[in-house]
Amino acid sequence: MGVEVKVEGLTKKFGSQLIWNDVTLTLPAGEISVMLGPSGTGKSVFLKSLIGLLKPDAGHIHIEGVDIATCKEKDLYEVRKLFGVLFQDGAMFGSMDLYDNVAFPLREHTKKSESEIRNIVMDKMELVGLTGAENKLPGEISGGMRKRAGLARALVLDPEVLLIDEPDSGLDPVRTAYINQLFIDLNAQIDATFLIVTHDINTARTVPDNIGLLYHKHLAMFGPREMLLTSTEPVVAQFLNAQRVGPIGMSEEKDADELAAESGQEMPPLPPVALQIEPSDGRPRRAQREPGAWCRENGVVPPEGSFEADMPMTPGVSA
Ligand SMILES: Nc1ncnc2c1ncn2[C@@H]1O[C@H](COP(=O)(O)OP(=O)(O)OP(=O)(O)O)[C@@H](O)[C@H]1O
Repeated sequence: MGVEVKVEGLTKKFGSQLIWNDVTLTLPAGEISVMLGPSGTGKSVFLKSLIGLLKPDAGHIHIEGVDIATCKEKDLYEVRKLFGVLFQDGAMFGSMDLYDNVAFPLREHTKKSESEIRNIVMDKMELVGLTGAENKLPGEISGGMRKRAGLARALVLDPEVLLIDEPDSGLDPVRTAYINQLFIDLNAQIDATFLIVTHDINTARTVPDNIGLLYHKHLAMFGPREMLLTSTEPVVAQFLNAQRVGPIGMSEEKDADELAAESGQEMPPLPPVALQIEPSDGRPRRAQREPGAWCRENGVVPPEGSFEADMPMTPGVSA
C-alpha cells in the first residue's frame, strides 16, 4: 500500500535563481498525481527534491514520519528505499542487457540469492510486457521498450512511491496511450503512490486522480482532476486546454502590452471532462472515484458532454 507524501512550504533556489517558492501539497497514499507546468518551471527539480537528490532551501517533505528535507543522510538512505524512480530516458546501463539492468537494484541493495532475483526480475518484466526481451541491450530496443524496462527496474524493490519523469517524452501517441494504461493497471496492482511529471495534456486529463500546475515560481493549483479540469482560473484553463490566449506567454509571463493586445479575445469554453482511464481488467483501483463525483460533491456543473463514453476529440486532446 502506498504512503502519503506531505510537502509544506517547499522553496528551491540555485544561487540567486528562485525555482519555486512555498510549494505545499499532499500526494495522497495510493493515488496517481500528475505535475504539469511550462518548460523550465522546475518540475524535474521538484521530483529530485522529493527523493533528496536536491536539498530544498526551505520547507518540509514528510514521508512515514521522516522529514526528508532536513533529515540525516542515514535516515534519507532508509526513506529512499520506499521510492522507485523512472527517469526520462530510462537511465539504463548501455553495456548491460535488460535482465542485468532490472536486477541491478536487487544486487546492490538486497542480499537475495540469484534464484530469488530471477523470480522478481521475470515477474516485473512480465508486468511491463517485456517477457522475452531480457537479453536485449538498451541500444537494441525502442524508446518505448526502454521506458518499460526502466519501469521494471523502478518496481523491483516494491516501491511505496513511484516517481515518473516525462514518460511520454519521445513516444508516439499510441505508445503513450499504452504506457498510460500500464500506469493505471500497475497502480491497481501495486497500490503505490504515483507522481508523474508530464507535458502531455491528454495524459493529464485522463490518467491521474490529482493534478498540480507549477507556474511562475509557484504552485498555481493542486487538487482532484475534476477540480482542475473544470477550473476557469486563467493559468489553469489555458494550460490544460493548450490555448495561446491567457497569462502564459512564449517563454514567461506575458507583459502588459501582450495582455492588452489580447483584450478582445476570449478563451474558448472549457471542453467536456473526459472519463479517467480504468484498469484494463475491470478491477477498480482503490483510489478510483465515480465519474463526476467531485463535481457533484462541490456543486460544480461540468461542461456539457463530460464523462460520456465516446466523447468527441477536443483540439489538441485525444479522448
Ligand atoms: N543542478 C542544477 N543547477 C543549477 N540549475 C539547475 C539545476 N537543475 C535544474 N536547474 C535549473 O532549474 C530550472 C528548472 O529546471 P527543470 O529541469 O526542473 O524544469 P522542468 O520544468 O522539468 O523543465 P522541462 O519541462 O523543460 O523538462 C531550469 O532553469 C534549470 O536550468
